[in-house]
Amino acid sequence: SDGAVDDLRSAYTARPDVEEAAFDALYGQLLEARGDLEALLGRPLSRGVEATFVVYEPGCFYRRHVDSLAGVDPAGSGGRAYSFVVYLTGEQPWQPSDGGALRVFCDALGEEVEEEVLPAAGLLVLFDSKRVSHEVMPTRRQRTCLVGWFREEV
Ligand SMILES: O=C(O)CCC(=O)C(=O)O
Ligand SMILES: [Fe+2]
Repeated sequence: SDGAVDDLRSAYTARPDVEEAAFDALYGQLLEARGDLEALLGRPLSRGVEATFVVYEPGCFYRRHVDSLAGVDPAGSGGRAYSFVVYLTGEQPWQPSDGGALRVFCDALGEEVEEEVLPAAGLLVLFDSKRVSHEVMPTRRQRTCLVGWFREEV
């Protein structure tokens, strides 16, 4: 739904104006996180990183969803193993009144909320793509992030 505004998600993808060095640092942070995760899991993940910059303008949201479903299109979204989000929200601290919290549920279907994460510049959030449903509450402030997935080894 890139660029589209629909019932599920209103946000668009864009390549932000970041310096090459910052870009490299971000990529390094992702590879390090993947390495830590592989060590924790005791198994390798795919070498590739699938990622997209996403901008939520004020009023934008992303309703509750999971990023991947078992058995569905293993070459596409079904191959996603772990989701990551890195917030690129600038130096001014995010306030609860800015909205835009990432609400993480305990499981795919239940109502119980595990955690509400406020964006913070450079913060990386990592979760299981198939087990963890989540939603982005409507934001009142521009909210930019890099969203992506570490994929199953094929
Ligand atoms: O922006 C976020 O915090 C999460 C985004 C998300 O859930 C997604 O793009 O799949
Ligand atoms: Fe998601």
